[in-house]
Order: sequence, then structure tokens, then C-alpha cells
Amino acid sequence: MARPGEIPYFSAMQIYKDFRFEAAHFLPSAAPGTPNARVHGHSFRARVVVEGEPGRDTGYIFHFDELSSALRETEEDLDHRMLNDIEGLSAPTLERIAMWIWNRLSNRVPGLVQVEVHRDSCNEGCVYRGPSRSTQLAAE
Ligand SMILES: Nc1nc2c(c(=O)[nH]1)N=C([C@H](O)[C@H](O)COP(=O)(O)OP(=O)(O)OP(=O)(O)O)CN2
Ligand SMILES: [Zn+2]
Repeated sequence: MARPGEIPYFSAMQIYKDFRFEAAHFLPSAAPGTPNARVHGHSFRARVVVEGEPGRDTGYIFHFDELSSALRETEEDLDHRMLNDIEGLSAPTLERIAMWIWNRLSNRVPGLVQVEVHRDSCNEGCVYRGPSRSTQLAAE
């Protein structure tokens, strides 16, 4: 029961933090000689979404300073890199980058529910909500 004057909340809320990185890549599946088969670069924007209930006394789900610190190493490992050289990113599509970021953060960010990777210059992006239940069961 909310105290007088306190805003009652009964459902989870979400917060997010974006980080940007510039990186190069090529797509191994692209036909030889096509632009995507050649090394090229993009500006990427990642969004990490956390779900939970704000603490009664703190008023926040997860302090943004802690969230920034959890993202910093992942951001550094992507920024100004050749993505194809990173383990697990041999085919560095938005989809694979989103999964890669999820795998890096799932044990570092409590309440992680979604990772997005956007290429704003192309008005395109990917939304990843974690491994499907069947994938999780198969991994157990
Ligand atoms: N489903 C997906 N399709 C494609 C992806 C992807 O990650 N997921 N990636 C590519 C290539 O990376 C391609 O280079 C994407 O860029 P494009 O949309 O062609 O636009 P630009 O090359 O002009 O990108 P800029 O960053 O604006 O230079 C293709 N398909
Ligand atoms: Zn590309």
C-alpha cells in the first residue's frame, strides 16, 4: 500500500541506456565483388533495456551510473574495431551484434530484457529480447 502522497506503482517499468560505436565489417555471405563483401564502416547505436520496479526508497530500477559502467567494456570492445575479428562476430549483422551484446551483458545487467542495435543513417535496426525458451532449455 502506497504511503500518503506517494505515487503507487504496481507494474514493472523499463529504463534504457544507449551507446554509440563506429566500426568496420564485411558480410561473408555477400556475393564477391558486392559492396557488403568489401570492408566498410557504419555508425551504430545500441540500446540496452532493463525492466523492474523502482525501489521504494531509491526511486530507480538500476542506477544509470551502474548501467553505464556495465556497458563501458562492451562499448570499448566494439568501438573502432573490425567486427569480423571479434570472437562470435564472424558474420557481423545487426542481429548477430545484438546477440553478442546480450551475451556480454546478461550476467552484468540485472533485469536485462532487450538489446537493440540501430544503424540510424539507414533507418534500420534490430530488436533482440534474449534467447527463446527452447534455446534456453537446449542449453541446460
Ligand atoms: N537483416 C540485415 N540485413 C543487412 C544487414 C544486417 O545487419 N541485417 N547488414 C547489411 C550491411 O551491413 C550493409 O552494409 C548495410 O548498410 P546499407 O543498409 O546498405 O546502407 P549503407 O551501406 O549506406 O550504410 P551507411 O552506414 O549509411 O553507410 C546489409 N543487410
Ligand atoms: Zn555493413
